[in-house]
Amino acid sequence: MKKKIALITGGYSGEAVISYKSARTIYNHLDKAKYDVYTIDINPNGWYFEHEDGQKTLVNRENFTLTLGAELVQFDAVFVGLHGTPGEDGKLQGYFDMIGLPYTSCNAATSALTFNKRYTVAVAAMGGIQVAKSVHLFKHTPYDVNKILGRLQLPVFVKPNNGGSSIGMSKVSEGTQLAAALDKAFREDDQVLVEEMISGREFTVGVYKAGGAIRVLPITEIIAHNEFFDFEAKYEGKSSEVTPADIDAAWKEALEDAARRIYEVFNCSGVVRIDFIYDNETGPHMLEINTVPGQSEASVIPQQVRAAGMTLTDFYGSLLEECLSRS
Ligand SMILES: Nc1ncnc2c1ncn2[C@@H]1O[C@H](COP(=O)(O)OP(=O)(O)OP(=O)(O)O)[C@@H](O)[C@H]1O
Ligand SMILES: C[C@@H](N)C(=O)O
Ligand SMILES: [Mg+2]
Ligand SMILES: [Mg+2]
Repeated sequence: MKKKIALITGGYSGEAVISYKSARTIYNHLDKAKYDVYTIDINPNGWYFEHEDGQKTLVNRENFTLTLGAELVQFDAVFVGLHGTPGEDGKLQGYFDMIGLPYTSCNAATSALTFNKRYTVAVAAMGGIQVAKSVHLFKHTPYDVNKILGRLQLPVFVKPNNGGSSIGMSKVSEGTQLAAALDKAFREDDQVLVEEMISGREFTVGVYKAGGAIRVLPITEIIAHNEFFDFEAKYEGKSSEVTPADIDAAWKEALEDAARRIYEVFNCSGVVRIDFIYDNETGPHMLEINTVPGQSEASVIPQQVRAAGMTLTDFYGSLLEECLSRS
């Protein structure tokens, strides 16, 4: 009997546009001989399944079922293809736990923790992982730009503390640019992280669990053509991504060990992608963990899966089987 899968997409943040692209890739590659896949769009206007003719059916939020004519569709599992809130920050994970529906991503606590960049670096540092020095700001707590500049060395990165796809981010090299960068980040989130720049080569590492074992995908080096890996570099071709990265065995081992350790420390599930800067002298520094990493045609995880010699169909199938086996 085919399993019924809800592929959730959309979301309530600026990353919704990327979620739709990720869900398209996931949908195209899920094995339809094994799974009946229903794409469910979760956005501020409603949660619904869209029929081929454009008609929409709202999800019953009591138990995440769909009534399609005489049929009641009850899902066996949820494939999370929704970046940002509420699919990557633990909100929907908590809801699915309440109604007993398994899902492919990290659990509610891990998702909530890792979606907060500042709390992520704090916990990672406790686990022995190197991270950048940073200052955490809250919208309604007054801050002094000069004090921030006194505590951190330029250049700094200014980011919405809960966000992704580099939306609302700036690299600040001159103190006079900081106030505008903070305003920009506060337009996306009510918390902002100001982080010292780590100098070095950038790498990103996909890690997943299959058959109960933690596995690391081939590492990707990110070479941004812009000043950093911003939205344009990510999705509009302004970067080169080299998979597997051209690095020696010692760097590969250091990155793989850090990535595996982070996966364990945060008790992750499913596939996550961990971003690093490798400082020539001091080794890998973790920037952040993405618990719902992009799956668009331009995204890194699909490149890493192919470089590992797997098909996306087998890979997405293994994520689903792993989550079904936990339920
Ligand atoms: N402390 C730092 N030092 C050096 N580069 C940084 C730093 N923080 C961020 N960057 C640059 O900015 C990019 C985006 O930062 P980060 O990964 O934290 O944001 P994001 O919006 O969550 O991205 P994603 O699309 O991966 O979710 C990084 O890929 C890197 O190029
Ligand atoms: C989708 C984006 N936050 C990523 O990590 O790929
Ligand atoms: Mg991110
Ligand atoms: Mg990132």
